[in-house]
Amino acid sequence: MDLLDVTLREGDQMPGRSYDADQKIDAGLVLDDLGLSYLQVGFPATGEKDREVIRTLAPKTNADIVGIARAVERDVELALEADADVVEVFGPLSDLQLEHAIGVSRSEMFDRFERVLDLLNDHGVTAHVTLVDAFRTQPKHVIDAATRLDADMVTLADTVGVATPSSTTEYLDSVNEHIDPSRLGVHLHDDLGVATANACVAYEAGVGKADVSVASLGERAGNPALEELVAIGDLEYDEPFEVDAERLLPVCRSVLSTLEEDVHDRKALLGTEVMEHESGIHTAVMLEEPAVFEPFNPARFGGDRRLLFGAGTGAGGAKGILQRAGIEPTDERVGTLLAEFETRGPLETHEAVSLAKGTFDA
Ligand SMILES: CC(=O)SCCNC(=O)CCNC(=O)[C@H](O)C(C)(C)COP(=O)(O)OP(=O)(O)OC[C@H]1O[C@@H](n2cnc3c(N)ncnc32)[C@H](O)[C@@H]1OP(=O)(O)O
Ligand SMILES: O=C(O)CCC(=O)C(=O)O
Repeated sequence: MDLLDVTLREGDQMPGRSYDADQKIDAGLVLDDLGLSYLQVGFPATGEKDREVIRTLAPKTNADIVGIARAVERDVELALEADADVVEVFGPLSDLQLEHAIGVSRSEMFDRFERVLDLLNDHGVTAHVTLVDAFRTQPKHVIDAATRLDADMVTLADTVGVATPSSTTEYLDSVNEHIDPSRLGVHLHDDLGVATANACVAYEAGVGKADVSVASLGERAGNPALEELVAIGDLEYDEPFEVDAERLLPVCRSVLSTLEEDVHDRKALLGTEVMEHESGIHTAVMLEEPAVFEPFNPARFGGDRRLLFGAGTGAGGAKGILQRAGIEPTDERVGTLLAEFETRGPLETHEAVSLAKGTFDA
């Protein structure tokens, strides 16, 4: 499965955001270090900023630079002028969206797709199609689109984030009987908190591409988190994503800092607290064997484990620290050190060792 990062397009469309061109270019170059297949960095019809970003990044990145366009000739011309490597034309086939978002019949929407795809194919530019609201579209229309439309990749979007792992499985099963899944992509949203899980389901169904974003940046609850999907692939899949997993967290953090975005301290993988441990039962064991209470070695993704010693530390942890300090762990010393931890903690391991040495004059 290829990964397409949408951080710089989806993130930019979040309320109150407007990343400037330099931020998008810098973040795009950093993201490219991960080795992703595609970076979707802008929507050329929205203005010169996104066109400049695409024009600057396309010759410099290993990833293919993707610009999105409505099924409208002018949007596609602007994407061509920006020299995007891939132009991704999006549009709906669901009843609800055809009636209210576009105001045309399904057959007119097909004609619009065909017209702009002809334009792209005449220019020899790689064309992708994204079917907006696909998961609320009858499968027969999606199958029809994937069969009729001359695009390298057809992405099914869960635009409003209503899919769950079981409905995603069911939907993909119903279309996969008729379409080679390696030509399908998924663009998912996290409104129900299961976007990454849905992307895993798509992987298992043989889908060829998933859209992801750093820290889930994107419309409303965002998209499957790049860092989560890459970590899951690295830990679990026989064919992990072709991404430099050891650079994963530093690259994501650098992108967030460039875009001036924050994540919650408890956010999976990226939060500052999620690789910290203070509970006594855990730290006592982890001083000797961290794997007992952690899912993976954080260094595998460029992260750091932090063992903390404070009010939650038990006798086992205090004993372990005394041993590290080269001090005989008598019951009395353990009791004294626990009292010190309670007043001075939380302390990092090296600070706890120094405290033990200072307290017992070692
Ligand atoms: C599902 C998604 O997330 S798609 C990405 C959403 N991103 C954005 O909206 C980015 C910010 N948007 C913008 O800057 C502006 O909305 C623009 C430049 C894209 C378009 O601006 P405008 O042309 O003024 O139109 P507006 O914003 O009202 O969009 C509605 C028009 O787009 C048309 N449209 C919407 N989606 C599509 C589509 N996929 N294919 C063809 N036409 C479409 C509508 O039918 C409507 O056309 P009409 O003006 O002829 O009635
Ligand atoms: O991915 C695209 O090309 C635009 C469509 C989109 O973002 C969505 O349907 O959620």
